[in-house]
Amino acid sequence: MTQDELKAEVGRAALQYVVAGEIVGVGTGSTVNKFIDALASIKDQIPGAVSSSVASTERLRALGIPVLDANEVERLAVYIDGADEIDHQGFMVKGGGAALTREKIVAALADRFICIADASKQVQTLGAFPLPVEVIPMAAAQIARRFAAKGGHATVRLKDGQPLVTDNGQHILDVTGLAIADPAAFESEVNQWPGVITVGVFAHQKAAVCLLGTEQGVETLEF
Ligand SMILES: O=C(CO)[C@H](O)[C@H](O)COP(=O)(O)O
Repeated sequence: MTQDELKAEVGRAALQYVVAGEIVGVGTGSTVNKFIDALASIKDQIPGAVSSSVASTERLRALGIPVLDANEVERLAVYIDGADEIDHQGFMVKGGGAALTREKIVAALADRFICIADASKQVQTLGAFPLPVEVIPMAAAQIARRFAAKGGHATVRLKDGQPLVTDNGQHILDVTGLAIADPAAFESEVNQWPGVITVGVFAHQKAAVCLLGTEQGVETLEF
């Protein structure tokens, strides 16, 4: 099976976690796009979605699924999103699609984070995937030096030769060379650094369930 087919399978499997009559939180990325496509088939059962990016909002609306502002919603039953890495405790690295800040905000509204991913995303220790960190541009160099002191190497993510600008008007640092042994402590520490908007470690908003696409079918991991 191709990676695309595995993503489509977990996208469809995630429908079982959507609660009829409840607004659903929607992440960002190629796996979530498959979920959004599947969600369209049951759109009459839900009032709408809260979205984590401009890209997901556009896709949801194009398929006739109403998108609500996060400020209009106090609580979501579930938030469904992909990951760049997920470990055996449900801790994740996210932000490969540069949407990590809004993803964390929407995830924080939800009772449960349902991660959808193909099996290549499962890791023993977080850190092999370059860690995305959304930063205020004027702080980028000092934050890069702080990562260097931890053995990491941070580079500003580029798009068409220029720093990528996020949906929030900020920049992304991608940090290689880290082995994140204690994700919760790491997330808390980096969050304190001036100029950091969001670090792409999701330990405080970890997955409750991961639907993992494997050659043998969709595996359900509960944390
Ligand atoms: O965090 C994300 C976007 O910011 C995505 O969830 C993550 O990058 C996985 O994406 P994909 O499903 O395309 O592999």
